This record gives sequence, C-alpha cells and structure tokens, in this order.
Amino acid sequence: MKTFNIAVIPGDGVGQETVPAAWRVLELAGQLSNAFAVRSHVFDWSCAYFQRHGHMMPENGLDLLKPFDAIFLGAVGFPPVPDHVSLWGLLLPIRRGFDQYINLRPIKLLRGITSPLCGYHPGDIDFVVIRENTEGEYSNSGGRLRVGTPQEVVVQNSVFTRFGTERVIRYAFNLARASRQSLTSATKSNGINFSMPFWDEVFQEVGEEYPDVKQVLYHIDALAAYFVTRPQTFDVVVGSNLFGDILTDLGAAIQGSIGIAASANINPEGQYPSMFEPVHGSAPDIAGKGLANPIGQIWTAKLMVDHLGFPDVGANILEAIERALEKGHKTPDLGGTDSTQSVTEAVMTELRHLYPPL
Ligand SMILES: NC(=O)c1ccc[n+]([C@@H]2O[C@H](COP(=O)([O-])OP(=O)(O)OC[C@H]3O[C@@H](n4cnc5c(N)ncnc54)[C@H](O)[C@@H]3O)[C@@H](O)[C@H]2O)c1
Ligand SMILES: O=C(O)C[C@@H](O)C(=O)O
Ligand SMILES: [K+]
Ligand SMILES: [Mn+2]
Repeated sequence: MKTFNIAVIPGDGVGQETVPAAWRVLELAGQLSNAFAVRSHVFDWSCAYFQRHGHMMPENGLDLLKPFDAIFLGAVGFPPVPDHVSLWGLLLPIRRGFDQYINLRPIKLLRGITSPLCGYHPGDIDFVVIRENTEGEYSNSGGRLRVGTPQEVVVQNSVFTRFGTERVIRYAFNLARASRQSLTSATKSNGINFSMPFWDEVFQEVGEEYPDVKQVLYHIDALAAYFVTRPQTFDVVVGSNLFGDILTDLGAAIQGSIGIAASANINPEGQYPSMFEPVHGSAPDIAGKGLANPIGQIWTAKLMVDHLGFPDVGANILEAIERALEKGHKTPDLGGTDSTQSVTEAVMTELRHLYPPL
C-alpha cells in the first residue's frame, strides 16, 4: 500500500478548522478503502507567521514543498496583513512557482442542497470551470509612481502568452472531449481589445482540432448572467485567471454556498506537486467559532484523492458528503445549525457505511 507524503498548510482563519477536519476524512478514506495511507507534514505558514518573521513563508519555501506528493492548503489572508501581501507571499508563488497552470473548480448541485436559484434539482447543475492559474491579470507586472499625490500613476499589466493561453485552452478541450460535451470560453474581446481578441483567436485555433466538441464564446458579463439564468447548459467553462476567479465564487453561490466549493491547482505534467485548497478564503467573520463549513475542504480532499490515482475512493468521499447533507447535517451558511465538527463526523459516519467491514 502506498503512503503519500502531503504538505499541509492550514494557513489563516477557518483554514485552521477546515483542514484538520478534512484531514480526518482523508485518513479514514485511505484506511477504509485499504488503498493508500497519508502522512502529513504541517507548515505553519500564515499571516501569524508573517507577523513573527516578516514573510509568509521562508525564502526556500518552494524547495521545502517540492519533494511532497501534494500540497493540502486551507486559506491565506487575515487582517492586519494586507491581502495582496499575504496572497503574493504564499499562495500565488506556489501556483506560479510550481507551474500549476490549471485551476479546476467543479460546480455541482449536490443532493441534500437547495440552490438559491429556483427550480433546480441535484444533478441539474453539473459543470467544471477551468481557470488559467499562472498569468493573465495576475502577472505581477506594473507599479505605482508618486504614491498618494494628486499626480499618482498606477499601472497594472495583464500578461497573456501564447504558450500559457494555448495550454489551458487545450486542457479544457481535452476535458470536454473526454465527456463528449461542450466547452464555453469566457471572453471580453469587445472592451479588452488586445488580450481578449488574442484569447479568442487561440480558442478558435485550438478548437479546430476538436470539431467534435461544441464550442461557445460569451463575453464575461453575459456569461455571469447565464450562470444564474441557465446554469444547466454548461459542461466545461474556460477563462482567464481573473474571470475564472470571479466565475467560481458565482458558481459556488449557485451550488449553495462558498463553504462547499472545491478546487485543485494542477501541474498536469507532474513536474511539481499540485495543490488542493477550497475556493473560499479565511472567512475572518466566522473564524474560530466552529461554524465553518468543512465540505469545501473535504470535497477538495476528494479532488486530491482523484489526482493521486484513486477516483473510486474520491467518488465515495463525495457520496458520503451528499448522504450527510441529505440527512440535514449543515452548517449555518447552508441554513443549518451544525458545527464544523458535527458535519465532519456525519461525513465520516456515512463513509464508514460505504465500506462495510470485511
Ligand atoms: N485561496 C485563498 O486562500 C483565498 C480565497 C479567497 C479569499 N482569500 C483571503 O481570505 C480573506 C477573506 O476574504 P473574503 O472575505 O473576500 O472571502 P472568504 O471566502 O473568506 O469569505 C466570503 C464569505 O464566505 C463565507 N465563508 C467562506 N468560507 C466559508 C466556510 N468554509 N463556511 C462558511 N462560510 C464561509 C465567509 O464567512 C464570508 O461571508 C482575505 O484575506 C482574502 O484575501 C483567500
Ligand atoms: O486567486 C485568488 O485571487 C485568491 C482567491 O480568491 C482564490 O480564488 O483562490
Ligand atoms: K482557499
Ligand atoms: Mn477567489
């Protein structure tokens, strides 16, 4: 039986609660299935670490993470550390340094959950957003001059490379082809007149290799509305870094709560470890109260299990989540009265039922 070495970074706020909770489910899934074991190495990199050391992680942080089979992270960012300092000190250097150019975020209406959109039932909404994860609007290019004066000048560049655009679009096409479904591209080539016409050209060029995949192009503003008015029509959606970021909080909302949304930062070539973290952040408004929904983190663990090569076990984790939800185990963000702990226990109980003793 293989033992996986996982770098665990709970990070800030509710990450401190959701990561240990989901880790219990992950360990149990490995034990019950007899498929794998996990060994954790916990790193305390966070805003609290920043306040002690002046940086979010040590200078050789990526070297320390490189040998691990995967990275399991909670959330990054907490006052009083400015959000751009915490994000660019920890999360974004890992995504970019480990070339995790695919950010895969499933949007699915689970059994036991009522969408805020009327008339949708579990299974009606089921698609995946592929977010470009290393460049675009998040390119760390720009600067500020004459800060704080009336003559202040601020430049923030978006950098789109042909290589980077092609590879994320190709990944999305392959995913759509594997399920014989459509691919929707998020664009804004009317207003954003250099990068987005380029994005569309690449989408069309790569698309010529996939005549079997239905190809749809929407401006991001219209697409945002369609997420609300006809979410059942989407299979795979591909977007730039910022568009994918915004669309996936919207996607989380239509599937019931940001607290259940999962995400995988993938380096498809396996040259570097991939990183698994929920879509949500540190939720300072509810942190430390035992109210955080652990399901986003547990579903994220399922994505990690899939990635490590055990999709059957991953499927059972999701099944256990849905059974627990159907029985009404919900934290306040889903309208329930459960705690982080009791939802986690409920998922573990359902998981045990899926693996009857020999
Ligand atoms: N990938 C990440 O680590 C990540 C993602 C988003 C935001 N952030 C950071 O997190 C901090 C807070 O950002 P924000 O408020 O914009 O976004 P957020 O996702 O932390 O919170 C948005 C809302 O969702 C709720 N929420 C989030 N997670 C929840 C959970 N597990 N259960 C129940 N409710 C949950 C919060 O209570 C809040 O009302 C900032 O520092 C931000 O930079 C980090
Ligand atoms: O990528 C970001 O901007 C951070 C966070 O909002 C996320 O979606 O992971
Ligand atoms: K997160
Ligand atoms: Mn986001």
